[in-house]
Amino acid sequence: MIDSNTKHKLLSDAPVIAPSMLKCDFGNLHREVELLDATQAPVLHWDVMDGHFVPNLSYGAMLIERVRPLTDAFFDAHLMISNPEQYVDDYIKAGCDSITVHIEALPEPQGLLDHLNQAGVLPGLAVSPQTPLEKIEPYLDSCGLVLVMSVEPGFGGQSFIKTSPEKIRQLKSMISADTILSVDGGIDTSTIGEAAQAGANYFVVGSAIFSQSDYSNAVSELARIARDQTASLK
Ligand SMILES: O=C(CO)[C@@H](O)[C@H](O)COP(=O)(O)O
Repeated sequence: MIDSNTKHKLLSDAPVIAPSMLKCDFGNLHREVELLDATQAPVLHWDVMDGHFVPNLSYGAMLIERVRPLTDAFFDAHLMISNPEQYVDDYIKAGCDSITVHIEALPEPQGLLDHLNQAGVLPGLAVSPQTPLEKIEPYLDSCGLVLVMSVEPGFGGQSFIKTSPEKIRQLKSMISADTILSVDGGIDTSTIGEAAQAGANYFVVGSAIFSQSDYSNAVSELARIARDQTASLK
């Protein structure tokens, strides 16, 4: 079963800013984790890329497992890999709290989502920009988190796709109130507001945090904008 304490703790702090470790300084990984621990972000988002599902390579379960003892942060793994069912146990073993796979990589993910749920890991499904929401609709009740890619997966530093808020809005109307709605790609102080207004409550952010000298300020400012926009909806 999903560890509901973990899930609800994360949700109760919404909106959540999840730093994307793809953009961190890997030469100073320990220090980066310490700096992020000092921010309001309760999460580290791990972008796993295999050079096959996406045209880029990042890191794998071994690195995540080595970082796990350094922090209590929620570990959110985003697997941009082919055949995720072959590797998912490595990420469970590495100590990930949430694992998200792409519907394009695993068109029938029910077995995997059930497996994650039984392992006490929050199950997530991601959709790439060109993929219609109908593809994930049959599985939404089994997801603790759904992730809308607002850039083509594979690289940080891209521009937010302008049609993403409409997709988020549509997805929001399809999920239960306690499902986390994550948006990933091109999120900064100029785009986070429209994503929040559309209904996202979890924001994966790389460049807009790691390009700043003060990560705490960057996270607080992003969270403030998201909170303001969310509050204006009520
Ligand atoms: O998954 C991805 C890219 O595939 C994202 O997590 C980005 O890496 C976020 O980085 P920015 O767009 O915020 O720089």
